Amino acid sequence: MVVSADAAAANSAVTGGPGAVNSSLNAVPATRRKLSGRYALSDFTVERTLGTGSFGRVHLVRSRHNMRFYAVKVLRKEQVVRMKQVEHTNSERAVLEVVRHPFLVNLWGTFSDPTFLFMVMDFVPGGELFTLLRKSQRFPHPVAKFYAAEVALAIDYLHQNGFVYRDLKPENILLAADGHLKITDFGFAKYVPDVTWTLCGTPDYLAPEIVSSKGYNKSVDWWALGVLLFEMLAGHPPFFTEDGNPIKLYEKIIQCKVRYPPYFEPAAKDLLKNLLTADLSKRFGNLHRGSKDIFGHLWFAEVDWDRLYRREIPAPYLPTVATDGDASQFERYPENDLAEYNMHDLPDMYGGLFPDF
Ligand SMILES: Nc1ncnc2c1ncn2[C@@H]1O[C@H](COP(=O)(O)OP(=O)(O)OP(=O)(O)O)[C@@H](O)[C@H]1O
Repeated sequence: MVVSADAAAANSAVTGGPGAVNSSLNAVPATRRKLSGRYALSDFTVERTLGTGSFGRVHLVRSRHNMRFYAVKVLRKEQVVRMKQVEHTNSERAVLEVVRHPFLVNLWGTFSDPTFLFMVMDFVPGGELFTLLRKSQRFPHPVAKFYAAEVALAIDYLHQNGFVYRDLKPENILLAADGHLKITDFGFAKYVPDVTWTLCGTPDYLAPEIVSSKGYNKSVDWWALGVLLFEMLAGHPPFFTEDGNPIKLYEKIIQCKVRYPPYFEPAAKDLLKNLLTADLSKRFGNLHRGSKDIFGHLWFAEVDWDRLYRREIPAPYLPTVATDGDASQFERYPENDLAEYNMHDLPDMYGGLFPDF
């Protein structure tokens, strides 16, 4: 099923009550919590691959103890080191250890063997928002509003706790069985109390200040929210090149000229203009009112943020999930040889680099 205008109309999306965000709900502080347990791969049966990324793959697994399903992200230490991602990987674990939010994936624990790092997370069965968006071509305004609003709450929560996310894109947004969002992949998330300089993220979603190698802060996530919202409404990102040439793409991002399709609602366009601005002294989320400029924007006027946070607003689309471990919403990937895991006789060349796993 794809999201159609009918589905959107049948569900009045995020409407509910007066649109003031109750910041106390979203302000639950992230505290270091003891991850539920030390695990080993022998605690699970590995079912299949759910996704692959630059540094490893994510498996659907089933606990031999409680029979529940989880997603285990596996990273090859040598590859992480070679691609200079040691700090990012440790940061991913550190951020996931402390955050808890209805729209962020939950980390249960981590472990390692001499060759690999493992992260045990909730299995989010509804597939990637990316897949739904490509099948739907584009989302009707109420549907895009629902997803953008849930993402905005999650991003605001991370920022309130001093974290910047830095990799917002539809591939990293998964749908839970009830259709609500879960953001995954904290590979670039980091504690940034002030300014950082690292060039990371995904080309289409990079803010101008990252592209031009300036120091940047949390405002890059609000820019990326603008890119995401535009892509949901238009079916393509605001900045792209036909030939995929990144240099041309970065020029377009810096010039920041956006062509808004005529069917964009005026209020949506206004919000987007305030997010997709290279001028940091004008970008919403980065002004003295902070995220209130976004939550209080006219386009979100009908959003009942408290009910949204509590997942009480029915989602516009329910993924087809037949049973608990149903992974049919995920593409198939060639499976790897599981015998390479748990080779405890091998030397651990990089163990000291990942002390918390
Ligand atoms: N908790 C989860 N439940 C279900 N599927 C998941 C989960 N986490 C990740 N996936 C799937 O695995 C894919 C890869 O995961 P992830 O993005 O964390 O890996 P990565 O190596 O950091 O990828 P990238 O190269 O895109 O940064 C995701 O796009 C998603 O399809």
